[in-house]
Amino acid sequence: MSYETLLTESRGAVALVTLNRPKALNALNSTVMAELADALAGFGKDETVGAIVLTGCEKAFAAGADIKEMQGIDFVDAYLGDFIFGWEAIASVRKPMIAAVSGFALGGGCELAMMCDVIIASETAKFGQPEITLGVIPGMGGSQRLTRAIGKAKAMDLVLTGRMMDAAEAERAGLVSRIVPAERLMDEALEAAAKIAAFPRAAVLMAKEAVNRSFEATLSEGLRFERRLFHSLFATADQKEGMAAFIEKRKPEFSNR
Ligand SMILES: CC(C)(O)CC(=O)SCCNC(=O)CCNC(=O)[C@H](O)C(C)(C)COP(=O)(O)OP(=O)(O)OC[C@H]1O[C@@H](n2cnc3c(N)ncnc32)[C@H](O)[C@@H]1OP(=O)(O)O
Repeated sequence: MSYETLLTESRGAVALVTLNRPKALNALNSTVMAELADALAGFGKDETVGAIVLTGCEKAFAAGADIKEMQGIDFVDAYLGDFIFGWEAIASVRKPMIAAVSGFALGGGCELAMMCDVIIASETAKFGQPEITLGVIPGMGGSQRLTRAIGKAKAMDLVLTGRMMDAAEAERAGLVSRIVPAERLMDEALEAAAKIAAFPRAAVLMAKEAVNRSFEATLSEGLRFERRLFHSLFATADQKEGMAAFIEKRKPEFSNR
């Protein structure tokens, strides 16, 4: 499939999606978001794909929603059209997604990275929710996902001042999973995705579902949910294979069954 604003490719069991509007610092307009949702839905259905890496260009993962596109929208357009509603679809991709972030991840760009499961950042990465400087607030989950990721004190600081945090601060705060030298970013992200994609598919999807459930459920509900998923994996051939391989001191051969 070819897109106007994205590059997509499969590398073994890993799908790589690259935002491709570098001159606009990958500003997220409605075409980008529709194409991204389409590409991710396609990779979601593709049985050969076990994990997805989402990246941008060297200067920007994405500098937020496209301000030039948003500028002319009035309240009635925004409200009746439920502006950006469909963009949340990206967070419902079931396969693990790694955001490989170089440069700016601002506004919707930071929110897009937070819809992914793991954020691997180059030393050059800068994160922020600068919407307040434009007279609005985050609209794609920034006030909610950022607060859950880094806590109220830091989230308030970023959302109210619009300041950026560098990769080191973002890692200390718990937003970023790992920081790597700029030249290692794509290798690290693709290697991590390949590692995940090689594990039994059902266990991987359930692991993601279980961790995400912790954001929604009480501790006792979350623990029960986790235990039920854990129990269900004993019905898979891959659990038998994984445990037999350990005991027989050999590499497992998973079948995703
Ligand atoms: C999703 C919601 C609901 O949460 C809302 C949002 O995301 S609102 C958007 C939040 N993002 C921002 O406010 C960041 C805006 N960009 C910047 O502040 C700067 O571009 C920068 C600090 C990221 C980089 O600055 P600099 O290196 O000086 O590059 P520029 O010359 O400013 O940018 C190059 C080029 O890209 C265009 N650009 C950058 N960001 C956006 C954007 N968000 N929307 C549209 N276009 C953007 C910028 O206009 C330049 O293009 P030209 O004007 O030269 O054609």
